[in-house]
Amino acid sequence: MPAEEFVAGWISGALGLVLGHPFDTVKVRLQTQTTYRGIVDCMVKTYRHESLLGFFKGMSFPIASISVVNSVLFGVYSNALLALTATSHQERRAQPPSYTHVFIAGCTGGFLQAYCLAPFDLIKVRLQNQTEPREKPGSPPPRYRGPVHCAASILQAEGPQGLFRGAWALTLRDTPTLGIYFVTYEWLCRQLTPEGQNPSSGTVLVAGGFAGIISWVAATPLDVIKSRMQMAGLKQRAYLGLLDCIVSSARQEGLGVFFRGLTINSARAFPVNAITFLSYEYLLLSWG
Ligand SMILES: C[N+](C)(C)CCCC[C@H](N)C(=O)O
Repeated sequence: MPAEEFVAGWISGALGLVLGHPFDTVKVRLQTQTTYRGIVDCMVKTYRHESLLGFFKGMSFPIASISVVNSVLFGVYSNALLALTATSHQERRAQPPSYTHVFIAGCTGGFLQAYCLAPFDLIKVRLQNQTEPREKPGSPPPRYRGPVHCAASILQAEGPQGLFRGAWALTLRDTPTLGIYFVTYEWLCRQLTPEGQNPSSGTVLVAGGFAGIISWVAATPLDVIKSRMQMAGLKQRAYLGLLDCIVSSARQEGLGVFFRGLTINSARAFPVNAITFLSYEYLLLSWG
């Protein structure tokens, strides 16, 4: 099983993550808290209370963990395509796989990465939602002191299944939408590249960026539900399950709730995925 794809996925995932983290913090806060009037309001309040550092809360942890998960996505995707079409990464430009194969390989990668992602994503979301300012003498300390403390507290209070809160919503979110992600990327690359040539850097950036946006548009309704289920158990709301979370969110806040964070998600998705695909393709090319 070729392993370079895993390593390239890891590095490119880390680069994308750093670029996208400030957007991600605003998104998580908008989706799970009701104190903000919109993106700008959330950015201003975060900056006032927590300074620029507020946007980077909980970033070291995703870099160490979620970038590894990205390696599962790209590694499984590429190896699934190899199994389906018997072409390696290098041969695929000359013998392009069918979109059905790309979709199936993307869904397989998405499904497998979702389970690896679940506990890390849960911890990320819980840390991002701590809005207390940086330590001031006399103010109460935040509930979680950091990722390890957060994981230990969840384990202690809710047991190992607590770490997989929202995992179902995450799997449903990621399986089809990562199929869409790779199909969009491939389709755009092929549209913008003359026959028989490799896509240019500009093409890879644009195709990666739009793959990110389109897959996030499709993923946003389940992303909202996923984040809410991850926060439940901590405070006010407890849901009976996925369906209960969908129904009660829609009843209380209207159908618009399913598109919370869509704008910020799309704004984040373009640069993150442009850089992810560019560095992934570049690394694989330079390793031959
Ligand atoms: C499929 N879905 C849209 C949910 C996720 C796509 C993930 C792609 C990239 N790691 C990112 O963070 O944007």
